[in-house]
Amino acid sequence: MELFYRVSFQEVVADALMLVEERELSSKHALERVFKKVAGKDREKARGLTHAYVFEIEKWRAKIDFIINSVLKGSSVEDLDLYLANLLRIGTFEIHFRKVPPAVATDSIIRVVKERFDFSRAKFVNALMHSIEKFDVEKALKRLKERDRIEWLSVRFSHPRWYVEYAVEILDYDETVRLLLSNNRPQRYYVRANTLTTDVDSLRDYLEENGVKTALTPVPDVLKVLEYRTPVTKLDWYKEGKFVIQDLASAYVAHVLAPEPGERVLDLAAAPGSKTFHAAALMENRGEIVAVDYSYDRLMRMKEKMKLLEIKNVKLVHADGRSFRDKEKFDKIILDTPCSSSGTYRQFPEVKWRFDEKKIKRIINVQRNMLRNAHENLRDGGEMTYSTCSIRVDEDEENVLFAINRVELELIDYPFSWGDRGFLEIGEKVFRAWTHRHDCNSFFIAKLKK
Ligand SMILES: C[S@@+](CC[C@H](N)C(=O)[O-])C[C@H]1O[C@@H](n2cnc3c(N)ncnc32)[C@H](O)[C@@H]1O
Repeated sequence: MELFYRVSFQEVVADALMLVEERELSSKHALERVFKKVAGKDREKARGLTHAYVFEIEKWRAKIDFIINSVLKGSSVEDLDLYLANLLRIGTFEIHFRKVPPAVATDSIIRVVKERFDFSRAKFVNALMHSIEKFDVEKALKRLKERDRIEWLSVRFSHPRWYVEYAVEILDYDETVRLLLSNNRPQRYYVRANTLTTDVDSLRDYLEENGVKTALTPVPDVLKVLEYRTPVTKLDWYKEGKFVIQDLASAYVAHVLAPEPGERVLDLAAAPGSKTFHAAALMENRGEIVAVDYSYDRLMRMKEKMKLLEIKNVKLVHADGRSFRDKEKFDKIILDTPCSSSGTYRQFPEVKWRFDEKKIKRIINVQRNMLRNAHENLRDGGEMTYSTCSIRVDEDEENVLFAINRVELELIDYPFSWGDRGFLEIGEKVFRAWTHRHDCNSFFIAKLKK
């Protein structure tokens, strides 16, 4: 592929993988950054292919690393220089997943190693690539399955071990396999009509006319995309803000909260804004939403999107949701906390590798402090939703129990119109969606009252 002088496709992919890992960017944002520097006649083709590589390498990283670690014998890919490790991941992915001829795959990365490192490192990588090529993955997986079933599931379906252990404990073994399989399937898209400028029936007709087949969903303003000729993001109505892409379960939150025109609403972790925008639409742009987030960049992106969606009743505030206070209390609060994102693996495979137990404990602490602060901001009789895109009981039901027992919030027995119920003694009163059961992100919602 012809990109600009001296940049090979493998280097572009490796640069994007570095941004995903070191800066914790999503594949999409990493690509935006990397492609700012890329020119050449094959740029657009390279961009699509790079996205596919980064997405698939992140999705299959445990299996790819299993192959590399097996040939490294004793040491681990984690001990290598990160750039070198990512080049090896690209080479392994090409040979074992894309069936690129091994000589071609090896040659492409050796060239980069020679240029970026030195001759001895190139020799080392060359030898490793030969062993990777010869490695019998199926045989090794069979042996692993006999030795350690959880580890086998983790490698075979490329998920963190802690996630597999967790899922087996709260679901069961067979259902965990279904969940892992469905996390690895292609993302399902949902579109939400921006009811400030259109309605769901007109949107459905428009999409149909433009070759997009949709189905109705249990969420009234949301359509499930079944088939399309051109990606929906290329359509005029998307560019004009008449609809947004929003996951089904995420779009249920605003309906559960049901903010009314004229009310004062607080969103304590608002960016990139899906739920704030949805609440603004349900409020018909009347009343006020104060949208707080810790990330300035994400708030700025929200600002842009608000213009497009013709949203006029949102005030953006750069602040910490654990301590933010306003002059007046709020009628309603959306608390969609930062979490382990363990319900979003199908959409963002890179998040699989970002959390461990220690980091999750820290985030639970943030969630609890935000719950405390939400209580302080809510007026007596006010209502709020607590939601996460996590499958974990400690981030979900246990935090709701914390809110009941330690923050003096009351759990409302809300008549959820779809989804499953949850775990523990409050299980019947909370909402859960699962990727393998509901074809959307795994998600949790509870409705609380002061
Ligand atoms: C799950 S996302 C929110 C998604 C958003 N509600 C939506 O629907 O588009 C969590 C957000 O919490 C923000 N965040 C993390 N820690 C925070 C804190 N201490 N205070 C406020 N926001 C925080 C992150 O920047 C991130 O934008």
